[in-house]
Amino acid sequence: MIVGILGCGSIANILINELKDDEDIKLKYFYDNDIEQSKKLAKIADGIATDNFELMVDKSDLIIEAASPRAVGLFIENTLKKGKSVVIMSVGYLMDVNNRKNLERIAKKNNAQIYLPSGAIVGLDGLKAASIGKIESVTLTTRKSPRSIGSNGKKEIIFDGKASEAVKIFPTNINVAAALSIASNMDINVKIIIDPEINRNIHEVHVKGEFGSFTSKTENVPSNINPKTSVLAAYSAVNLLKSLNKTIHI
Ligand SMILES: NC(=O)C1=CN([C@@H]2O[C@H](COP(=O)(O)OP(=O)(O)OC[C@H]3O[C@@H](n4cnc5c(N)ncnc54)[C@H](OP(=O)(O)O)[C@@H]3O)[C@@H](O)[C@H]2O)C=CC1
Ligand SMILES: O=C([O-])CC(=O)C(=O)O
Repeated sequence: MIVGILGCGSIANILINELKDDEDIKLKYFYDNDIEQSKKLAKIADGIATDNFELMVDKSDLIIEAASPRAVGLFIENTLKKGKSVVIMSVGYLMDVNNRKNLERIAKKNNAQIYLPSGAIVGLDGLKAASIGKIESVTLTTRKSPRSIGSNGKKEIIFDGKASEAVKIFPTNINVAAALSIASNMDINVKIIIDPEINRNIHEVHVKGEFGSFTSKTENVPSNINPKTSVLAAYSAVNLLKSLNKTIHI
């Protein structure tokens, strides 16, 4: 499978590292705002940097978006129109029902798939299963260090509200809230706390419903390139790519 990457930052770096010896998945094309970034990663991956996104789509079997919600809006519709499947990391873009329905319609029409990796969170599998029954509440509490959130603050709650609002205010920090919302078909409750005493990106999820209840807590090591992003998010994309070729799906 020939893969093109949109966005050559921390997630792309980890993907290259984890997939460099993979026999089935070849990360070949690299596109970014900054061609120097694309060239840097293309060199490491023995791939091709391009400033022509359309060309990258034409030459690839699948595109991974690892850039920003804005990039999803700019590039993914045309990718799907060409019948190419996509992996979207910036899930926050899909929090808007119109955006989600539009991409879903285009994907269906062109026989393409939209894959959303589990990202920096655990428990999405359980939440999806639980959602077969009635869900009463889903709450996410995210704690990040000032460095990860991009502020120099003291310990404080900087957001308390719905996921749909959180993704607008923190578009590259709380995609996990969108993933939980899409999985449960609810606009979930989100609290974001800056905590100078931690060096992990911590996501705690509480779910209550007909099935009972569960709590999951993910204490993520941040990427050393972009501390907002957790290493697990990139690993989840690697796992998703590898699963496409598997016969037993777990
Ligand atoms: N689903 C999940 O659980 C998670 C999702 N994410 C999301 O994944 C995405 C990638 O994360 P990460 O790799 O850490 O981000 P980085 O900022 O490290 O890298 C993103 C790269 O993409 C480039 N880029 C952004 N917008 C565009 C655009 N419109 N066109 C071309 N290039 C663009 C950036 O350039 P520039 O710097 O110039 O903007 C940057 O070089 C982010 O949106 C992030 O929020 C992250 C963690 C968890
Ligand atoms: O990586 C993380 O811990 C979470 C994150 O940035 C996001 O959901 O956008």
